[in-house]
Amino acid sequence: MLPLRVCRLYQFNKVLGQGSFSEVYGVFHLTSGGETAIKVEMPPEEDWKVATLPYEAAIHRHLRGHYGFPSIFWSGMDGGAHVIVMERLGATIEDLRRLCRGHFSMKTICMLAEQMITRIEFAHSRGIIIRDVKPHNFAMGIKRRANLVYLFDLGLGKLYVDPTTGQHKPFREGLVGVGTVRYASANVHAGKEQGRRDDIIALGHNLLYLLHGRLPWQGIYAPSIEAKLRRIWEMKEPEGKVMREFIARSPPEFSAFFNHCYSLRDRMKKEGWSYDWRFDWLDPSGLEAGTLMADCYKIDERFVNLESTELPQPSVLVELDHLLFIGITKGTVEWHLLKLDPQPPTLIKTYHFAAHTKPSNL
Ligand SMILES: Nc1ncnc2c1ncn2[C@@H]1O[C@H](COP(=O)(O)OP(=O)(O)OP(=O)(O)O)[C@@H](O)[C@H]1O
Repeated sequence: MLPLRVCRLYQFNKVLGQGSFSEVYGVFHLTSGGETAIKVEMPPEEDWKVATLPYEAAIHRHLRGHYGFPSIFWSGMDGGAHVIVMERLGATIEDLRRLCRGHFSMKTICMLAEQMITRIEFAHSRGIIIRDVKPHNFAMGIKRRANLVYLFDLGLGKLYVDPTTGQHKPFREGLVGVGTVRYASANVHAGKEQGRRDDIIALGHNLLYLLHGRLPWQGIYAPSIEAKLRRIWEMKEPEGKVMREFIARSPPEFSAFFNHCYSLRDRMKKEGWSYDWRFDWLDPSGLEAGTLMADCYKIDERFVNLESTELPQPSVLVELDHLLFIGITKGTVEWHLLKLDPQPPTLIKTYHFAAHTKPSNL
Protein backbone atom coordinates (compact mmCIF):
# COMPACT_ATOMS: atom_id res chain seq x y z
CA MET A 1 0.00 0.00 0.00
CA LEU A 2 1.58 3.28 -1.06
CA PRO A 3 1.55 6.19 1.38
CA LEU A 4 -0.43 9.22 0.24
CA ARG A 5 1.58 11.71 2.15
CA VAL A 6 5.09 11.58 3.58
CA CYS A 7 6.36 13.87 6.35
CA ARG A 8 2.98 15.70 6.10
CA LEU A 9 4.44 18.09 3.51
CA TYR A 10 5.06 15.79 0.57
CA GLN A 11 2.29 14.36 -1.58
CA PHE A 12 2.96 10.99 -3.15
CA ASN A 13 3.06 11.20 -6.93
CA LYS A 14 4.51 8.03 -8.47
CA VAL A 15 6.89 5.14 -7.94
CA LEU A 16 10.36 5.97 -9.25
CA GLY A 17 12.11 2.75 -8.43
CA GLN A 18 12.55 -0.10 -6.08
CA GLY A 19 15.84 -1.32 -4.67
CA SER A 20 16.73 -4.33 -2.61
CA PHE A 21 15.81 -2.64 0.64
CA SER A 22 13.81 0.44 -0.14
CA GLU A 23 11.30 2.06 -2.43
CA VAL A 24 11.76 5.43 -4.08
CA TYR A 25 8.76 7.65 -4.75
CA GLY A 26 8.35 10.84 -6.72
CA VAL A 27 6.63 13.40 -4.52
CA PHE A 28 5.78 17.07 -4.69
CA HIS A 29 5.98 19.60 -1.92
CA LEU A 30 2.44 20.63 -0.98
CA THR A 31 3.14 24.32 -0.61
CA SER A 32 5.92 25.01 -3.12
CA GLY A 33 4.93 22.35 -5.67
CA GLY A 34 8.62 21.42 -6.02
CA GLU A 35 9.27 17.85 -7.11
CA THR A 36 11.58 15.69 -5.06
CA ALA A 37 12.24 12.01 -4.44
CA ILE A 38 11.64 10.11 -1.22
CA LYS A 39 13.41 6.90 -0.36
CA VAL A 40 11.50 4.83 2.17
CA GLU A 41 12.57 1.71 4.03
CA MET A 42 10.37 -0.10 6.49
CA PRO A 43 12.25 -1.30 9.58
CA PRO A 44 13.04 -4.99 9.05
CA GLU A 45 10.62 -7.39 10.70
CA GLU A 46 13.29 -9.96 11.51
CA ASP A 47 15.68 -8.93 14.27
CA TRP A 48 18.70 -10.24 12.34
CA LYS A 49 18.21 -7.54 9.73
CA VAL A 50 19.39 -3.94 10.06
CA ALA A 51 17.84 -0.91 8.32
CA THR A 52 20.25 0.49 5.72
CA LEU A 53 18.72 3.92 5.16
CA PRO A 54 20.03 5.70 8.29
CA TYR A 55 23.51 4.53 7.34
CA GLU A 56 23.08 5.78 3.77
CA ALA A 57 21.87 9.16 5.10
CA ALA A 58 25.01 9.38 7.26
CA ILE A 59 27.22 8.74 4.21
CA HIS A 60 25.35 11.45 2.31
CA ARG A 61 25.95 13.89 5.15
CA HIS A 62 29.70 13.44 4.60
CA LEU A 63 29.28 14.53 0.98
CA ARG A 64 26.79 17.28 1.68
CA GLY A 65 26.61 20.24 -0.66
CA HIS A 66 28.84 18.90 -3.41
CA TYR A 67 27.44 18.91 -6.94
CA GLY A 68 26.87 15.49 -8.50
CA PHE A 69 25.49 13.98 -5.29
CA PRO A 70 21.74 14.35 -4.67
CA SER A 71 20.96 17.02 -2.10
CA ILE A 72 19.37 15.56 1.02
CA PHE A 73 16.57 17.79 2.32
CA TRP A 74 15.58 15.69 5.31
CA SER A 75 16.14 12.26 6.75
CA GLY A 76 14.71 10.47 9.76
CA MET A 77 11.71 8.37 10.83
CA ASP A 78 8.22 9.15 9.60
CA GLY A 79 5.11 7.01 10.11
CA GLY A 80 7.26 4.17 11.39
CA ALA A 81 9.50 4.12 8.30
CA HIS A 82 13.02 5.34 7.65
CA VAL A 83 12.87 8.18 5.13
CA ILE A 84 15.30 10.25 3.07
CA VAL A 85 13.88 13.26 1.20
CA MET A 86 16.27 14.05 -1.63
CA GLU A 87 16.78 15.76 -4.94
CA ARG A 88 14.91 14.14 -7.82
CA LEU A 89 17.16 12.59 -10.48
CA GLY A 90 16.59 11.51 -14.07
CA ALA A 91 17.33 8.21 -15.81
CA THR A 92 20.19 6.04 -14.60
CA ILE A 93 23.18 5.40 -16.88
CA GLU A 94 22.02 1.78 -17.16
CA ASP A 95 18.57 2.92 -18.37
CA LEU A 96 20.22 5.21 -20.91
CA ARG A 97 22.57 2.46 -22.11
CA ARG A 98 19.53 0.33 -22.94
CA LEU A 99 17.93 3.29 -24.67
CA CYS A 100 21.03 3.63 -26.89
CA ARG A 101 20.81 0.03 -28.16
CA GLY A 102 23.00 -1.37 -25.45
CA HIS A 103 26.20 0.64 -25.67
CA PHE A 104 27.59 4.14 -25.95
CA SER A 105 29.99 5.78 -28.41
CA MET A 106 33.52 6.64 -27.27
CA LYS A 107 32.59 10.31 -27.14
CA THR A 108 29.78 9.69 -24.65
CA ILE A 109 32.07 7.36 -22.69
CA CYS A 110 34.66 10.14 -22.41
CA MET A 111 32.10 12.72 -21.29
CA LEU A 112 30.56 10.36 -18.76
CA ALA A 113 33.87 8.96 -17.53
CA GLU A 114 35.29 12.31 -16.54
CA GLN A 115 32.26 13.09 -14.43
CA MET A 116 32.10 9.59 -12.94
CA ILE A 117 35.80 9.76 -11.99
CA THR A 118 35.28 13.19 -10.45
CA ARG A 119 32.40 11.91 -8.28
CA ILE A 120 34.45 8.98 -7.02
CA GLU A 121 37.45 11.23 -6.49
CA PHE A 122 35.36 13.59 -4.36
CA ALA A 123 33.98 10.75 -2.23
CA HIS A 124 37.56 9.53 -1.74
CA SER A 125 38.65 13.02 -0.75
CA ARG A 126 36.03 12.85 2.02
CA GLY A 127 37.39 9.52 3.26
CA ILE A 128 34.64 7.37 1.68
CA ILE A 129 34.99 4.42 -0.66
CA ILE A 130 31.88 3.58 -2.70
CA ARG A 131 32.28 -0.23 -2.96
CA ASP A 132 29.40 -0.50 -5.45
CA VAL A 133 30.35 1.48 -8.54
CA LYS A 134 27.83 0.47 -11.20
CA PRO A 135 25.81 2.13 -13.99
CA HIS A 136 22.61 1.62 -11.95
CA ASN A 137 24.04 3.96 -9.29
CA PHE A 138 24.83 6.87 -11.61
CA ALA A 139 21.98 8.99 -12.97
CA MET A 140 21.65 12.17 -14.98
CA GLY A 141 20.16 15.21 -13.31
CA ILE A 142 16.93 16.77 -14.51
CA LYS A 143 15.99 20.18 -15.94
CA ARG A 144 18.98 22.54 -15.86
CA ARG A 145 21.14 19.77 -14.39
CA ALA A 146 20.40 17.34 -17.22
CA ASN A 147 24.11 17.22 -18.20
CA LEU A 148 25.31 16.50 -14.71
CA VAL A 149 26.09 12.91 -13.75
CA TYR A 150 25.04 12.09 -10.19
CA LEU A 151 26.32 9.32 -7.98
CA PHE A 152 23.57 8.10 -5.68
CA ASP A 153 22.74 4.99 -3.62
CA LEU A 154 25.75 5.07 -1.33
CA GLY A 155 24.39 2.38 0.96
CA LEU A 156 27.57 0.30 0.64
CA GLY A 157 29.89 3.27 1.11
CA LYS A 158 32.41 3.00 3.90
CA LEU A 159 34.99 5.22 5.57
CA TYR A 160 38.46 4.08 4.61
CA VAL A 161 40.00 6.61 6.98
CA ASP A 162 39.69 6.03 10.71
CA PRO A 163 37.96 9.26 11.92
CA THR A 164 39.63 9.03 15.34
CA THR A 165 43.20 8.80 14.05
CA GLY A 166 42.90 10.22 10.51
CA GLN A 167 44.89 7.18 9.35
CA HIS A 168 44.02 4.74 6.58
CA LYS A 169 42.22 1.74 8.07
CA PRO A 170 44.46 -1.34 8.22
CA PHE A 171 44.56 -3.66 5.24
CA ARG A 172 42.80 -6.97 5.86
CA GLU A 173 42.47 -10.18 3.91
CA GLY A 174 40.14 -13.16 3.99
CA LEU A 175 36.98 -11.03 3.76
CA VAL A 176 33.80 -11.81 1.88
CA GLY A 177 33.31 -9.52 -1.11
CA VAL A 178 30.95 -6.57 -1.00
CA GLY A 179 29.57 -4.95 -4.14
CA THR A 180 28.16 -6.16 -7.43
CA VAL A 181 29.92 -9.19 -8.85
CA ARG A 182 29.79 -8.00 -12.46
CA TYR A 183 31.88 -4.87 -11.82
CA ALA A 184 33.89 -5.69 -8.69
CA SER A 185 37.69 -5.80 -9.00
CA ALA A 186 39.63 -9.05 -8.87
CA ASN A 187 40.88 -7.97 -5.42
CA VAL A 188 37.33 -8.14 -4.09
CA HIS A 189 37.03 -11.74 -5.34
CA ALA A 190 40.35 -12.41 -3.61
CA GLY A 191 38.78 -11.33 -0.31
CA LYS A 192 41.02 -8.30 0.13
CA GLU A 193 39.89 -5.19 2.00
CA GLN A 194 38.57 -2.72 -0.56
CA GLY A 195 40.28 0.56 -1.09
CA ARG A 196 40.16 3.47 -3.50
CA ARG A 197 41.83 1.53 -6.29
CA ASP A 198 38.96 -1.02 -6.23
CA ASP A 199 36.42 1.74 -6.90
CA ILE A 200 38.57 2.89 -9.84
CA ILE A 201 39.03 -0.64 -11.22
CA ALA A 202 35.26 -1.18 -10.89
CA LEU A 203 34.78 2.08 -12.80
CA GLY A 204 37.08 0.70 -15.53
CA HIS A 205 34.83 -2.39 -15.76
CA ASN A 206 31.78 -0.09 -15.87
CA LEU A 207 33.22 1.92 -18.76
CA LEU A 208 34.16 -1.21 -20.72
CA TYR A 209 30.64 -2.49 -20.13
CA LEU A 210 29.10 0.77 -21.35
CA LEU A 211 31.35 0.76 -24.43
CA HIS A 212 30.94 -2.89 -25.45
CA GLY A 213 27.48 -3.49 -24.02
CA ARG A 214 28.66 -6.50 -22.04
CA LEU A 215 31.63 -7.92 -20.15
CA PRO A 216 33.30 -11.23 -21.03
CA TRP A 217 32.28 -12.84 -17.73
CA GLN A 218 28.57 -12.17 -18.19
CA GLY A 219 26.45 -15.23 -18.85
CA ILE A 220 29.26 -17.79 -18.45
CA TYR A 221 28.32 -21.29 -17.35
CA ALA A 222 29.77 -22.94 -14.27
CA PRO A 223 28.47 -25.97 -12.34
CA SER A 224 28.13 -24.07 -9.05
CA ILE A 225 28.02 -20.53 -7.75
CA GLU A 226 31.45 -20.92 -6.17
CA ALA A 227 32.91 -22.18 -9.47
CA LYS A 228 31.27 -19.29 -11.31
CA LEU A 229 32.68 -16.69 -8.92
CA ARG A 230 36.12 -18.31 -9.20
CA ARG A 231 35.93 -18.29 -13.02
CA ILE A 232 34.84 -14.63 -13.06
CA TRP A 233 37.74 -13.79 -10.76
CA GLU A 234 40.21 -15.54 -13.10
CA MET A 235 38.74 -13.70 -16.09
CA LYS A 236 39.16 -10.33 -14.34
CA GLU A 237 42.83 -10.81 -13.47
CA PRO A 238 44.66 -7.97 -15.29
CA GLU A 239 47.45 -10.29 -16.44
CA GLY A 240 45.00 -13.00 -17.50
CA LYS A 241 44.29 -13.86 -21.15
CA VAL A 242 40.62 -12.79 -21.07
CA MET A 243 41.25 -9.32 -19.64
CA ARG A 244 44.31 -8.72 -21.85
CA GLU A 245 42.38 -9.64 -24.99
CA PHE A 246 39.37 -7.62 -23.90
CA ILE A 247 41.50 -4.53 -23.30
CA ALA A 248 43.34 -5.14 -26.61
CA ARG A 249 40.07 -4.85 -28.53
CA SER A 250 39.08 -1.70 -26.62
CA PRO A 251 40.33 1.83 -27.38
CA PRO A 252 43.97 2.32 -26.27
CA GLU A 253 42.96 4.61 -23.43
CA PHE A 254 41.57 1.63 -21.56
CA SER A 255 44.95 0.01 -21.10
CA ALA A 256 46.20 3.34 -19.80
CA PHE A 257 43.06 3.77 -17.71
CA PHE A 258 44.07 1.29 -15.11
CA ASN A 259 47.27 3.25 -14.59
CA HIS A 260 46.02 6.71 -15.19
CA CYS A 261 42.35 7.69 -15.40
CA TYR A 262 42.73 11.01 -17.09
CA SER A 263 43.77 9.67 -20.49
CA LEU A 264 40.10 9.96 -21.51
CA ARG A 265 40.49 13.71 -21.53
CA ASP A 266 43.41 13.35 -23.98
CA ARG A 267 41.22 11.32 -26.34
CA MET A 268 38.60 14.12 -26.30
CA LYS A 269 41.34 16.60 -27.26
CA LYS A 270 42.90 14.36 -29.92
CA GLU A 271 39.55 13.81 -31.66
CA GLY A 272 38.64 17.48 -31.40
CA TRP A 273 35.40 16.56 -29.64
CA SER A 274 33.84 19.43 -27.79
CA TYR A 275 32.04 19.16 -24.50
CA ASP A 276 28.71 19.89 -26.17
CA TRP A 277 26.87 17.40 -23.90
CA ARG A 278 25.27 15.85 -26.96
CA PHE A 279 25.23 12.38 -25.41
CA ASP A 280 24.18 9.39 -27.54
CA TRP A 281 20.66 9.43 -26.14
CA LEU A 282 20.23 13.00 -27.44
CA ASP A 283 22.20 12.67 -30.68
CA PRO A 284 22.56 9.07 -31.92
CA SER A 285 24.74 10.07 -34.92
CA GLY A 286 27.87 8.86 -33.10
CA LEU A 287 26.47 5.35 -32.82
CA GLU A 288 26.85 2.70 -35.52
CA ALA A 289 24.17 2.94 -38.17
CA GLY A 290 21.52 0.59 -36.87
CA THR A 291 18.25 -0.77 -38.09
CA LEU A 292 15.67 -1.48 -35.46
CA MET A 293 16.25 -1.47 -31.78
CA ALA A 294 16.81 -5.07 -30.68
CA ASP A 295 14.09 -6.51 -28.47
CA CYS A 296 16.41 -6.86 -25.51
CA TYR A 297 17.13 -3.15 -25.66
CA LYS A 298 13.51 -2.02 -25.69
CA ILE A 299 13.03 1.11 -23.65
CA ASP A 300 12.87 0.41 -19.96
CA GLU A 301 9.24 0.14 -18.89
CA ARG A 302 9.72 2.99 -16.48
CA PHE A 303 10.08 5.42 -19.38
CA VAL A 304 6.56 4.69 -20.48
CA ASN A 305 4.92 3.44 -17.32
CA LEU A 306 6.12 5.19 -14.25
CA GLU A 307 3.76 3.17 -12.09
CA SER A 308 5.85 0.04 -12.60
CA THR A 309 8.42 -0.87 -10.02
CA GLU A 310 11.83 -2.44 -10.24
CA LEU A 311 12.45 -5.84 -8.80
CA PRO A 312 15.28 -6.31 -6.35
CA GLN A 313 18.75 -6.71 -7.80
CA PRO A 314 19.64 -10.21 -6.78
CA SER A 315 23.40 -10.32 -6.92
CA VAL A 316 24.26 -7.33 -4.78
CA LEU A 317 26.49 -8.29 -1.90
CA VAL A 318 25.61 -6.27 1.15
CA GLU A 319 27.52 -5.88 4.35
CA LEU A 320 25.69 -4.71 7.43
CA ASP A 321 27.61 -4.63 10.66
CA HIS A 322 28.79 -8.18 11.06
CA LEU A 323 26.24 -9.74 8.73
CA LEU A 324 26.46 -10.29 5.01
CA PHE A 325 23.82 -11.28 2.50
CA ILE A 326 24.72 -12.68 -0.85
CA GLY A 327 21.88 -12.82 -3.35
CA ILE A 328 22.38 -14.92 -6.43
CA THR A 329 19.97 -15.66 -9.23
CA LYS A 330 19.62 -19.17 -10.50
CA GLY A 331 15.98 -19.59 -11.37
CA THR A 332 15.17 -18.51 -7.86
CA VAL A 333 16.75 -15.77 -5.81
CA GLU A 334 18.82 -16.94 -2.90
CA TRP A 335 20.03 -14.80 -0.03
CA HIS A 336 22.74 -16.30 2.10
CA LEU A 337 23.03 -14.87 5.56
CA LEU A 338 26.57 -15.02 6.86
CA LYS A 339 28.23 -14.03 10.07
CA LEU A 340 31.38 -12.12 9.28
CA ASP A 341 32.96 -11.91 12.67
CA PRO A 342 34.98 -13.87 13.64
CA GLN A 343 36.58 -14.72 10.32
CA PRO A 344 36.23 -16.93 8.34
CA PRO A 345 32.55 -16.17 7.68
CA THR A 346 30.03 -18.83 8.62
CA LEU A 347 26.74 -19.47 6.88
CA ILE A 348 23.81 -18.98 9.21
CA LYS A 349 20.88 -19.54 6.88
CA THR A 350 19.86 -19.43 3.20
CA TYR A 351 16.60 -17.78 2.18
CA HIS A 352 14.86 -18.57 -1.12
CA PHE A 353 12.60 -16.17 -2.95
CA ALA A 354 10.39 -16.68 -5.99
CA ALA A 355 12.04 -16.10 -9.36
CA HIS A 356 11.71 -12.60 -10.74
CA THR A 357 12.07 -11.32 -14.25
CA LYS A 358 14.90 -8.91 -13.61
CA PRO A 359 18.11 -10.04 -15.39
CA SER A 360 20.94 -11.29 -13.22
CA ASN A 361 23.86 -9.02 -12.54
CA LEU A 362 26.26 -11.95 -12.80
N1 LIG B 1 16.79 10.66 -6.17
C1 LIG B 1 16.19 9.86 -7.05
N2 LIG B 1 15.46 10.37 -8.06
C2 LIG B 1 14.85 9.56 -8.97
N3 LIG B 1 14.91 8.22 -8.95
C3 LIG B 1 15.62 7.65 -7.96
C4 LIG B 1 16.30 8.42 -6.96
N4 LIG B 1 16.92 7.58 -6.11
C5 LIG B 1 16.64 6.34 -6.55
N5 LIG B 1 15.86 6.37 -7.65
C6 LIG B 1 15.35 5.21 -8.41
O1 LIG B 1 15.05 4.18 -7.51
C7 LIG B 1 15.83 3.00 -7.80
C8 LIG B 1 16.23 2.33 -6.50
O2 LIG B 1 16.98 3.25 -5.71
P1 LIG B 1 18.30 2.82 -4.98
O3 LIG B 1 19.21 2.12 -5.94
O4 LIG B 1 18.83 4.00 -4.27
O5 LIG B 1 17.69 1.77 -3.93
P2 LIG B 1 18.42 0.64 -3.10
O6 LIG B 1 17.41 -0.04 -2.23
O7 LIG B 1 19.58 1.24 -2.41
O8 LIG B 1 18.88 -0.30 -4.29
P3 LIG B 1 20.06 -1.34 -4.47
O9 LIG B 1 19.35 -2.63 -4.66
O10 LIG B 1 20.76 -0.87 -5.73
O11 LIG B 1 20.92 -1.26 -3.26
C9 LIG B 1 17.01 3.50 -8.61
O12 LIG B 1 17.48 2.54 -9.51
C10 LIG B 1 16.43 4.70 -9.36
O13 LIG B 1 15.80 4.25 -10.54
